[in-house]
Amino acid sequence: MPDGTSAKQGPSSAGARQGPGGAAPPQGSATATGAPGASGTQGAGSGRPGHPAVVLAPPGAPVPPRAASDQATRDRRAVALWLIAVAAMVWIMVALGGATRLGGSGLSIMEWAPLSGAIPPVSDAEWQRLFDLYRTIPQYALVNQGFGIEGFKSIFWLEWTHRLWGRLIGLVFAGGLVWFWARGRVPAGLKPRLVLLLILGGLQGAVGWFMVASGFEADSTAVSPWRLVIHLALALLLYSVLVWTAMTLRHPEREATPGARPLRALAHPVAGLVVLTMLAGGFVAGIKAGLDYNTFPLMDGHLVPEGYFFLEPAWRNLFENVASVQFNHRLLATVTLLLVLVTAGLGLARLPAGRARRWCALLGLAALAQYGLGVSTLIHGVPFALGTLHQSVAVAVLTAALGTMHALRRPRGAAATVPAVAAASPAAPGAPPARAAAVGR
Ligand code: HEM
Repeated sequence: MPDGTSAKQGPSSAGARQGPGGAAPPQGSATATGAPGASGTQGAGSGRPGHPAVVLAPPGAPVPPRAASDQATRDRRAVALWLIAVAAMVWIMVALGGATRLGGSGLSIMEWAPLSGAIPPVSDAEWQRLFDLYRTIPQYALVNQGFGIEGFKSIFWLEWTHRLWGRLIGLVFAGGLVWFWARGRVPAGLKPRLVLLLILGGLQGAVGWFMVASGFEADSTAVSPWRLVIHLALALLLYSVLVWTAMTLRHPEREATPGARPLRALAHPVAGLVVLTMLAGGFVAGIKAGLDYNTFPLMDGHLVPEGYFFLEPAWRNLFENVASVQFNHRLLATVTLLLVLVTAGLGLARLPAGRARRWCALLGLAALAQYGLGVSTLIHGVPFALGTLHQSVAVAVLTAALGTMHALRRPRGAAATVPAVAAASPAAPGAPPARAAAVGR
C-alpha cells in the first residue's frame, strides 16, 4: 500500500510537531532517550550530530505530552502494519479459495475439525479412512469415480492448505490482538472493531463449512452458489474492514484536497459497483456460467443473449440462468470499468500529486487489467491459472477502490474549507494537497 505523506506532514502528526529540523522537541517538552552521560534531569547530547540535547525525566514522572503522542503514533503504525499483514493473508486466502474451487478440491475433506484438522493424514490407514468418506458423496460417484487414492490425494492438498491458511489467519489475528491489548497499545476506541473482526473471522470459518456441506447433498457435485457468494462476500467484508482500518491508522488526517469534490461523489458508486461486480462474478463461478458463451463481446452472436429471461419467476434468471448470470457480470464489469476510467481520468487531470491521485491511477490500471483477465478467462473456457488470477486481481481492484475512497474522505471542521487560493487555482502538478487538521477514523 502506498505510503502517503499525511502522517509526516499533517499538523497533528509527529513530523509537524517536530519543527522544521524534524528533530527538535518543542520547548518545555522532554524526551527520555537514555543518552550516554545523562543523569538525573540534566540535559545531555544525544551523541548524534544535529541532534539537540534532551532532558531525562525522573523515574515515575508523568509521561510528557510529546512523548505520549509519539508513542501513540508508533502504536497506530504498529497496529496498522499488523492489520495490513492480516489483510494480505486474507487476499492470499481468496486466491487459494479460487484455486481450490477451480481445481475441484473443495469437497475433498468431509470433516469439520477446526483444531485436529490442522494435522494432515500421516498413515495409510488415515488416508484410506478419509478416502472412504469421500467415496460416499455424489461428487465421487458422478465426477471422480474410480480415480483411486492417488487421485484423492491430488485433490486433498489444496483444500487442506486453504483450511490451514484460514487457521493461520485466525492465529495471527488473535495473537496480535492479545499482544497489543496486553501491552496497552490498541489505539483508543479501536477495541470493539477488532473484537468484531475476530468474531467475523470465526464466522467466516463456519460459513466456509456451511458452504462445503451443501456440496455433500444428494445429486450435488458442487457447492450451493448462494453459499459460495455469501462466503465470498464475508471475505470481502473482512478484507475491506481490515484495509480501511489500517489506512485510517496510517493516515488519520483528512485531506482537504483541491479538485476532490466531484471525485468524492464518484468514489462511492465506483466502490459499490466493484463489490457488486465481484458478487455477480461469484454467481458466474457458482453455476459455472463461464463454461458457456465463450466469446466476447457477443454471446452466441448476440449482444444480449437469447433466453435472458427464460426462467420463471423472472428473479431466478438473476441467479440460476447461465446466459443472464454471465451477461449481468459482463454488463456490471463494463459499467464499472467505464466509471473507473472516468474517475481515474478526472483524478489524474484534476488532483495534485499525492495519495488520492496515486490511488486513482492504480484503480484505473487494476480495473483495466481485471477486465482483460475476465475476457481471457472466458474465451479460454476458465482455465485454472487464469480463473485463479481473475479472482485474485479482483481484490486489487477492491483495494484500489477503497484507497481512492479513503484518500478522498470528506474533510472535517475547519479543514473542510480548502484554502481560497488552492481552490481557485488549478492544481499544479507536484503540489502537495492542503492538509486537514481533524483526526478521525
Ligand atoms: C471490473 C471487472 C471485473 C471484476 C471486479 C470481476 C470479478 C470477478 C470475481 C470476483 C469472480 C469470481 C468469484 C468467485 O470465484 O467466487 C469473477 C468470475 C468470473 N468473471 Fe469476472 N470480473 C470482472 C470482469 C469480467 C469480465 C469483463 C469478464 C468476461 C467478459 C469476466 C468473466 C468472469 C468469468 C467467466 C468468471 C467465472 C470464473 C470461474 O468460474 O472461476 N469478468 N469475476
